[in-house]
Amino acid sequence: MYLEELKTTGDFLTLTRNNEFYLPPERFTLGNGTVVDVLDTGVIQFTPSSYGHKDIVLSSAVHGNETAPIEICDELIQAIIKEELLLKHRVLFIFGNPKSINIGERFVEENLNRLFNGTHAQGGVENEERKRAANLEQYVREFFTSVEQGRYRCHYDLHTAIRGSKNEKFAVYPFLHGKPWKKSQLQFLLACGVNTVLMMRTEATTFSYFSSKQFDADAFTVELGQVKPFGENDMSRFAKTKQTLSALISQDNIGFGDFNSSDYELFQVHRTINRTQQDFSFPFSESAENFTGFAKGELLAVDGETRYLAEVEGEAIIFPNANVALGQRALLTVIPMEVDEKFV
Ligand SMILES: O=C(O)CCC(=O)N[C@@H](CCC(=O)O)C(=O)O
Ligand SMILES: [Zn+2]
Repeated sequence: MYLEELKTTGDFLTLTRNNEFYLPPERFTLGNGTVVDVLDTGVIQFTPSSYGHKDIVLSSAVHGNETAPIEICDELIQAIIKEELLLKHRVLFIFGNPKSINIGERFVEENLNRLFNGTHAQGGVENEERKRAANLEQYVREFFTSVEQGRYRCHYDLHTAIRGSKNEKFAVYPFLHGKPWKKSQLQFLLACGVNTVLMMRTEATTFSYFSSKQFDADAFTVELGQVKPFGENDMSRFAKTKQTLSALISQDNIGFGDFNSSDYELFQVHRTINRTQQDFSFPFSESAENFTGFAKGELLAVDGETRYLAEVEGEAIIFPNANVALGQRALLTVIPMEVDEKFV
């Protein structure tokens, strides 16, 4: 029913926003032979007639108010459908939470990025975000496993941060359970304009951890700047990211040149502070940026009776959010690290 318009405009984002919870699956083929599968609202798969060795997932709108990544993916999808961009690899685009895009909020009832890796099925709670997490897991599973084994898999889950950041663009490298971090992934991120990477040290319920753990994909949460409403993003700040994502999906391989460890700022997570009490607060202002460092002994957070003090000199704050649900992460702290033998 919606196909003729989608074929003409390529505007899968509007179609998604007009159908917050469901869109009947449809398939069509572009003049260049690429098969387009609309799998659900916000979920569209492209399969070139003769495809290369990479299976690539690009997700945005896991948080609906993080608009710049949505705009980047919208532009890429339109360029593919209008045959301005010819794909070399299989690609799955996901707009995670359509209703939260429409209301301009991080989520509707529950933070979607805390529901992956099976968490959506725990605790006897039912809501649209839990159903969506289960469905998105299934689309990604099908995408990665419906082709021959041994192919290259990656998933970049694109976000923007609530606060400003001293390092404007940064990526979260999910916990790899002892497997080595990849220099080639740091190089890819650098080409996207992202020179800062945080290494997680524990399991998570995020979309990127799900793809990393379940499918051994090179998967990252990528923070591209600060949250802004539609129309207020300076898209020139995302040009490098869009160009590199475009190259990823339309070229056999991207050449990066030599690896220089001095090009990167790497951090490891020092600890995660969860909000356990109603009475939770930070001593610093709303304008304190991600990566602000604290002196050893300085107050970082107050959770009821518990006062968290910086344990090491320069312990830096990431994603402080006093309004998270009880039991959820209210703050990450990080400390610098170097490229060493644990990188291949
Ligand atoms: O700025 C913030 O407080 C949150 C930005 C954001 O959505 N970050 C992701 C990070 C996911 C990860 O740890 O890989 C999130 O909190 O879900
Ligand atoms: Zn986000």
